[in-house]
Amino acid sequence: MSEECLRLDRVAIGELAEASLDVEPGEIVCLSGASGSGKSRLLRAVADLEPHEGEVRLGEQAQAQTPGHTWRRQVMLVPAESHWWAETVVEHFFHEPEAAELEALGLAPDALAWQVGRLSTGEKQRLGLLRAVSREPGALLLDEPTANLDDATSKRVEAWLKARIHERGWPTLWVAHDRGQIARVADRHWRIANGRLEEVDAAWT
Ligand SMILES: Nc1ncnc2c1ncn2[C@@H]1O[C@H](COP(=O)(O)OP(=O)(O)OP(=O)(O)O)[C@@H](O)[C@H]1O
Repeated sequence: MSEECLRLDRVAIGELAEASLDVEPGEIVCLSGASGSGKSRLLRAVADLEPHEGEVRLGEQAQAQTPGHTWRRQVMLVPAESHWWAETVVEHFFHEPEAAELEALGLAPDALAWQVGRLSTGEKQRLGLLRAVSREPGALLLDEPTANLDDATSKRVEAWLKARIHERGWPTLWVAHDRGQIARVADRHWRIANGRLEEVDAAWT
């Protein structure tokens, strides 16, 4: 169970100016904004994948004082398109997930034994989420985690993610476009508009 807060202090990258935001343990903060407004870049900055101004902390740990690979092991980015390097799915897992987890995500019970080459885009996305979660990070950065999924599967994945995040206490930044999804999963909602990060009133959703 994580008890650490993810803090962004005046993070600036590209057109986005001084974004400050605290995400509490187990809290889901949805990030929205027009295409090209800088949502993915902000997540990449928080994951220390792009140089930026300002500071990011996970609890007492400062991004600037932590080697990139150690930081990213803790502050886990799940991009919309996951990267696969070995031949079979199972080779990418540090801890093998239980069958119930595959079922909860609508995946076949033998999906771990599959060749990566046969995976559909939506299967890759769900297995990419499962892989990230099974590494027990300290915080999650989700970039449109249901972008490639049909409505019913999206709702399944949302429910699974929400339950894991609340249970494990991961502070989570979740990029989403869909109002319905934001209303279902977000504890708070922020958006990027005109190069600024601002909180959206709960009445918006
Ligand atoms: N490494 C980079 N250097 C310079 N500009 C970049 C870099 N990466 C992305 N950009 C630009 O920064 C802007 C924001 O990109 P970003 O991918 O963060 O958008 P987004 O809000 O996630 O959009 P979408 O909803 O379409 O995914 C875009 O105009 C993009 O072309």
